Amino acid sequence: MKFDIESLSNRKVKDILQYKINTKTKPLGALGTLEEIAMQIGAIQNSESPKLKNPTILVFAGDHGIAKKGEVNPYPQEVTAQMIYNFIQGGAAINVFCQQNNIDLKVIDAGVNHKFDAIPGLINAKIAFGTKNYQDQPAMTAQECDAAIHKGAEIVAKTYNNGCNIIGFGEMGIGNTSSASLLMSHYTGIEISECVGAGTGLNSEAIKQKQKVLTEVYKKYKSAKQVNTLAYFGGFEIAMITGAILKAAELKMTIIIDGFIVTSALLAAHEKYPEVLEYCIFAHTSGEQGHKKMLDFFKKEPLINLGMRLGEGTGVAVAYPIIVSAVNFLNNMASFESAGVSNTTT
Ligand SMILES: Cc1cc2ncn([C@H]3O[C@H](COP(=O)(O)O)[C@@H](O)[C@H]3O)c2cc1C
Ligand SMILES: O=C(O)c1cccnc1
Repeated sequence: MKFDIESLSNRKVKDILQYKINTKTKPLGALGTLEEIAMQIGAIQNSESPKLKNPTILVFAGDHGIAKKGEVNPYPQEVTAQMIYNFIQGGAAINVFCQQNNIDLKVIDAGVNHKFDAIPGLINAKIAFGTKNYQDQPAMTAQECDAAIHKGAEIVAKTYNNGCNIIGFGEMGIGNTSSASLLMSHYTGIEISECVGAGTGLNSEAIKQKQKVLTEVYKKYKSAKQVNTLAYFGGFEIAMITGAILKAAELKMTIIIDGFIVTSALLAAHEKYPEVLEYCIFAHTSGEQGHKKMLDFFKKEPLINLGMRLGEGTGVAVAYPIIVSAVNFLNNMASFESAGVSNTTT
């Protein structure tokens, strides 16, 4: 699937935005990162008065073949489906933070290993009942991977058509920190052992076991020829987020990036379309050890660092009010001229 992502680097509106930011009633640069965010969103929307419309978080869920064995994940695979019901009932962390900040939340079955009845609030985009175990074979076929990318793009296009122009992504999938670590190693070139962390809470011994298992997987992957990396490591939720991110950039939406797993989907998106980064705001630094290194790879500094390591899009939901502040100062603050405040320094 092809995407048409425009670089924002030559947008003329940036000069107007810079002037507007600089003439607000504050010392030059005094709103720090908020000024950068205001500039970025103004450039994305090609507007000196950008608006945030229908903020939405899409949570994609999928299961992972490897997770059935429990060698790399402390929680059992069933938790993925159980958490879907929790999302639908409004009881998960992401529900609480979205409700608090008036963010619309949608949950998508990208490939959970459970048969759901038609449930209001759950979008059925199931590719399969979980991926295959990449210890034995690629997690998915190239066709399944393409289908997932398409689906992610399609769901974002629908969200856009419903009036949304700022979007974040979350995920749920027991075992998906392992896929994210493998993708990270491939796209950043960092040794696989350095990309592996505690996930949902492995102790140091169990982390060593996870490193050993994933090092073997990575070796096998390296010896295979002409493989589709995203298809090889999975999962369905990650591939869907990759398509979702690319479509959002194509539609000139502001994209808020969550933690370790969503950033691994961005790594895959970025490899083919580096301009995608211009549309991304990084919400937070996850406590998952590899995340900081992913962010360093992109040379990006997120908005907050609260030691959160949950996923679901919770970093996005918690950081969102900061983005609202950035747009509000740009639109609502007085200028030196309008307020009659002197802008001369001695
Ligand atoms: C109750 C519960 C809720 C979660 N919400 C997100 N995750 C997070 O943990 C999982 C990845 O970690 P690992 O690779 O170690 O399995 C993903 O589902 C992720 O979204 C959760 C995990 C659990 C147990
Ligand atoms: O940073 C994340 O997204 C994350 C970290 C650990 C477990 N689940 C998600």
